[in-house]
Amino acid sequence: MHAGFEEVCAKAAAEARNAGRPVLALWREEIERVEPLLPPSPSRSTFFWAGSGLTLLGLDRAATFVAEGSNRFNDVRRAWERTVQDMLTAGPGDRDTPALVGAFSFGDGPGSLMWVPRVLVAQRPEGAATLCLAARADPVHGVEDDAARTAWRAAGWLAAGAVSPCPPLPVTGHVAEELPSPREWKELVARAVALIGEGRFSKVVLARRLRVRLPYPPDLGGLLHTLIGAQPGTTVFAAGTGTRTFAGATPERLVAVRGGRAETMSLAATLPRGGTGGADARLRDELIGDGKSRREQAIVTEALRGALEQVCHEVDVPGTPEVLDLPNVRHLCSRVSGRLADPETTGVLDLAGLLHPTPAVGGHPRPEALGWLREAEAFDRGWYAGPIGWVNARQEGDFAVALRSALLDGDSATLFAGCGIVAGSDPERELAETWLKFRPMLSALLNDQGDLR
Ligand SMILES: C=C(O[C@H]1C=CC=C(C(=O)O)[C@@H]1O)C(=O)O
Repeated sequence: MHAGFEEVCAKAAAEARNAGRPVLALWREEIERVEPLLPPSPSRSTFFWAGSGLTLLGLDRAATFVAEGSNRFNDVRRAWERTVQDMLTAGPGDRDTPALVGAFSFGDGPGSLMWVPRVLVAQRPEGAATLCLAARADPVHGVEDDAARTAWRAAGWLAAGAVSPCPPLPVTGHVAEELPSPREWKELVARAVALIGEGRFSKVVLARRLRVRLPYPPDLGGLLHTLIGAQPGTTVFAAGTGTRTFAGATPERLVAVRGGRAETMSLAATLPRGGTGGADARLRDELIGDGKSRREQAIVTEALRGALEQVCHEVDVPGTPEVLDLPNVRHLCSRVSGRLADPETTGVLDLAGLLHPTPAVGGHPRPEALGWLREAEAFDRGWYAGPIGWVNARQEGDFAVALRSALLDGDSATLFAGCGIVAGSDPERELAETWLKFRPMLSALLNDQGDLR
């Protein structure tokens, strides 16, 4: 691996000098599977994704794309396109594997960050893994990091990642703080319902946080391993740039683009799972037959249809939603897809920019709902409810909506949960729903392997 990677790095350095601009060098090859593929601790700049049949682990950064404002998706898309045009790729591995990873902030403020990891491993449930090594060559200084060192470090990290995470330790003495308080948050829900009654908007998704102090900083690899086991049907993710890491297990896909098709998901309305077969079946019927839940989800479906129709032919929208079962909750879900009218110019980042924020996390109509949220919610969501995912060199990729998540910072974790508020929403029930949505991450952090229902 070293010789091939060093060769492409040397070529990139020469190209960068000639062209007077940076050039990215990428080396790809098949390697043996890494089981389990998890970030080594202590974690450095990390990206992790396990969902839709793909596991990705990215370490360190070879190139970084920072963006903010309402044009942030487009800005990253253009910068990535320019990088791909100049990029030198070598090695026998699959060239369509992900290369760019990261997360966009929910709002227009700073914080959106996509990057090309120095070391990226991609593996599907069957077959070999692909290892991708990347280096950025600068016109003046050449390749920033020694290529051979990166390759050696990759081997070391992979060996560390393959070690099974330590078994969960019992957690005692944690302290939790709800932000805002339950009373204040219920008042906000009541205010949102009143504004819906006045016709200001038809839906708004109001979030809150739970801050937990743990007796020691959680082990990221162990936490992700637990979430993968406990939350089937979700995408488990982590993105971090040092000591602070954002991680979660989300059931919601924002958009995937592959082979000229775009796939998105309308996910909304929540009920808990029942403790017995009979109770569970009754709750299922209640969800699918409940007019308020159906309206709440239909708002999302119609917004997705409208967005896809701008860039797709043949938009498929199922007539009735399905029920998506998760270990402790269930939602209404419609999988909406379409054939891209112009796959050459419309990539996954364009779609993410068009769709985000859907009414599953923002509201409807978007400007009115977001305008009120900015005043009422009074905290920066950061990456919570924003798009997180990956892109390849053909502008294909997959983005999830970063729900059921927490920002981990040393021994503190800030968990996020939001609820779609529509006409008829009851503040007490919405509050209880936020606890259902905190539960998966809370259980993983507190090593509570018990019944999640
Ligand atoms: C905003 C969240 O969930 C969304 C996705 C599914 C169901 C939702 C709901 O029932 O309100 C939310 O729209 C969250 O988990 O923080």
